[in-house]
Amino acid sequence: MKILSSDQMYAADAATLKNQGITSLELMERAATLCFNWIHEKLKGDPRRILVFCGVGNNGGDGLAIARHLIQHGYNISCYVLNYSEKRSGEFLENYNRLKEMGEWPTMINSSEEIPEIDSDDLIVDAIFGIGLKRTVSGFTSELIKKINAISPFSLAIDMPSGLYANNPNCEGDIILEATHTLTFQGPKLSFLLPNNAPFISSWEILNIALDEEYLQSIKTEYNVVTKFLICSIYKERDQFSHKGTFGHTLIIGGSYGKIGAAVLASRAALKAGSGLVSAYIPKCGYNILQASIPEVMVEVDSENELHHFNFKCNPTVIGIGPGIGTSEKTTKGLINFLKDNATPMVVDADALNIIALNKEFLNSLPKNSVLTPHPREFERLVGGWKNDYEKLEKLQSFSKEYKVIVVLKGKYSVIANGNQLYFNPTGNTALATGGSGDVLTGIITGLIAQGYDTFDAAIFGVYLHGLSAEIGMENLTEETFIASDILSYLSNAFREVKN
Ligand SMILES: NC(=O)C1=CN([C@@H]2O[C@H](COP(=O)(O)OP(=O)(O)OC[C@H]3O[C@@H](n4cnc5c(N)ncnc54)[C@H](OP(=O)(O)O)[C@@H]3O)[C@@H](O)[C@H]2O)[C@@H](O)CC1
Ligand SMILES: Nc1ncnc2c1ncn2[C@@H]1O[C@H](COP(=O)(O)OP(=O)(O)O)[C@@H](O)[C@H]1O
Ligand SMILES: [K+]
Repeated sequence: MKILSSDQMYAADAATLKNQGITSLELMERAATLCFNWIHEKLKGDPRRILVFCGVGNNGGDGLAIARHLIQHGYNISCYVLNYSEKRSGEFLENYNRLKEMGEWPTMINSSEEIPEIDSDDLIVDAIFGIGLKRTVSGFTSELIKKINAISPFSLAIDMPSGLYANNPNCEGDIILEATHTLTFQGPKLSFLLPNNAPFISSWEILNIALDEEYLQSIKTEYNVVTKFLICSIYKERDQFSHKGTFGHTLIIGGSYGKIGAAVLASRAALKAGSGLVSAYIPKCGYNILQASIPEVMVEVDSENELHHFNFKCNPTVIGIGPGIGTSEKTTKGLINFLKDNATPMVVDADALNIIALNKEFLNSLPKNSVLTPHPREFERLVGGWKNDYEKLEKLQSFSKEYKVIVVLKGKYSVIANGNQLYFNPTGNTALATGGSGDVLTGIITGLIAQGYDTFDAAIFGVYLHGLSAEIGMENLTEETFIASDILSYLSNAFREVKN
């Protein structure tokens, strides 16, 4: 699914009016009716007080139309217009007149003194600003937002939490509604997916206002959300005559004394993701541990307690490298020497990334289309810091382009980058915030590449399956009790969801 900027949304709105032969007012009515239906379904006639706050643009127009439906269905509502500007959009005025004709005059707010009392049991509908916000919110409008944030009633944002920009960084200190839930039209805005905005956009859902499909298809964007539809198109059915050789040979290079578990988790994950064969190359001290915990994996060993020589004998299709290796001098030297000669595609994680970050010249030695899976701290070590989440995305794009690698920047919405193309993954939950879950991801992506998935597809598919397993796991476990090896207990269910 494409993530559209405000300008692209306006263009898609315009194309929809033309191609569907409808007016802007009708499109607004479509949007507002979906919002009303959502509220009505949840409240089912609940007599609680609903305060609808409207701006004077089209987001305000939505608010007025929602207020009209709520009044018609007997809800206990008070409707306010924030009179921050003389300007009014045409659709705002039309909806204002419709309310007036019903004998319902919205209350104008012209100053901070006119902001009404708000109770924590009220439902707030925020229709002040949507995608048209261009500058910092100030004056009594920002006072109102501050007041709502302080009292913290249930606030339902229409299209966007007011004060948040759709696709640009906000300024330090901007006042933004900390919305309880957001109903957004057509698709998520880029700002919803960025960690700095977490306080404002804790949960959101899409209302499909049926914009012109053909026009949407034609829009070019660098920003996308991974969907089940995309994943189903990536998934490859297995040929019935295939054998273990068909599905490749994964080599996991990982572990050090005290961190052999990282290699165990990654190796098991590669197997469970469907790699035909899996070998592990680990320090000698991990030999018995690995053989005893996963008999299906073949093991080759390096020196006693840490990796040093990197002189394995097997001939893998793909290598997953880094989980648990540490950053000792010997391992650093060994890894650097190994990188100089290695041409086998790799998935590079954890301390392998940290070692490369201190020896950046070796980034150029990575085989093309290798996958790097940093969490934000590891990414920071590779590229230096960033001013804000938008700059972080730019750095992600240029890094991926410069070194011709796929980068998975892990987080709540992990971002998979292939040059300028960014895919945000929607699956997963805080159950994954547990030691070892990154090692499992490395194993899954490596195992998918081994069996023939294109590297970018494998990264997208692997991240999606990893998150989906954690979601399915919540049917039996909780976010607290779920641990990294549980991801693999639910991986079959995740695959099954994709195959169905
Ligand atoms: N057919 C459609 O297009 C559909 C649109 N839909 C809805 O329209 C929304 C977009 O509407 P929009 O473009 O009117 O922008 P909106 O978010 O209401 O804000 C603009 C107003 O705010 C003003 N303003 C801006 N910044 C300001 C500030 N800091 N302080 C004070 N004022 C400020 C700005 O004034 P100006 O900058 O022009 O001076 C203008 O008056 C969209 O999110 C969705 O909800 C849906 O109904 C689906 C169909
Ligand atoms: N709140 C969250 N929501 C979704 N996914 C998460 C969340 N927290 C962590 N994850 C995922 O869990 C994994 C953690 O990886 P990483 O930080 O490398 O862990 P470790 O080093 O312990 O193995 C990543 O794939 C990340 O996207
Ligand atoms: K809003």
